[in-house]
Amino acid sequence: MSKQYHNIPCPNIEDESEAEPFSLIMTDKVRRNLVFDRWRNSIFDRKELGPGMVLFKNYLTHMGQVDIVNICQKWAMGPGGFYHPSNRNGAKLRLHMMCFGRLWDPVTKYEKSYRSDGSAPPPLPYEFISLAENAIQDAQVHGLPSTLPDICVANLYSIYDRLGLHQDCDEHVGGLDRGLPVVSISIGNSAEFLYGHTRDENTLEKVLLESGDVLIFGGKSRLIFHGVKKILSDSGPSQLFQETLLKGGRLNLTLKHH
Ligand SMILES: O=C(O)CCC(=O)C(=O)O
Ligand SMILES: [Fe+2]
Repeated sequence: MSKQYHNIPCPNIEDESEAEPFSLIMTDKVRRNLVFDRWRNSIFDRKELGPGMVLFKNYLTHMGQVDIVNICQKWAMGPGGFYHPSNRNGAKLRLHMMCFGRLWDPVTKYEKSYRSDGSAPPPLPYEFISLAENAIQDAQVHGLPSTLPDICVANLYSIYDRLGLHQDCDEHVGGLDRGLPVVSISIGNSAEFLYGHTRDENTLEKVLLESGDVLIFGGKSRLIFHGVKKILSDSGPSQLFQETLLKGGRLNLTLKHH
């Protein structure tokens, strides 16, 4: 029996490949990688901070950083946008926050799909997924599993803000046990970032996270204690602030699989 295309019988097909469906536009994967080429610097430094913990210095291009600020700004003021979260005791955190992909909040954790005002988080931009996927691949740490994030928590810090020492431990136990990595992106002013395997102040290490840096912590460091001690004023790239009009602080994206 002859084949049919668009319900029109096509007798005598000589070359099967000519009849294969062919898309006019790029596949999702190619599209993701294309965006990523625009976002990743061809040269960046790598610092091993611990087992499963890698810091890429100057990983993101200027264009990538501008794109990220603009993507966040697109959703910032709408439903599900930035708000001023509280902790369990009712005290306000010293930062503003919003989520992409799914909801996480310091009090309700992952329990709710909607915020108290009824809003849901905007979708996780595919560029963010691509960034996390590629950064984990670049880390090439032995035994660090690859993962596709389904949540991004965006924090906006003024120069007076900070974040106390904590663990990112609300995700599924299975993923935590496997050490599925967290990818953390820094944009704007620099942050003094503290981290350590215990809460003990004396054992904490300090590292500067600058605009364009990407920090990965997974594997044995997945449950590392960490926090932001200080934002350094006027320490970010002036061109970024001029182009994006980002309000003087620091933007951090934390991507992970819930
Ligand atoms: O801003 C940062 O560098 C860290 C953010 C963080 O640890 C978090 O949101 O859980
Ligand atoms: Fe964290």
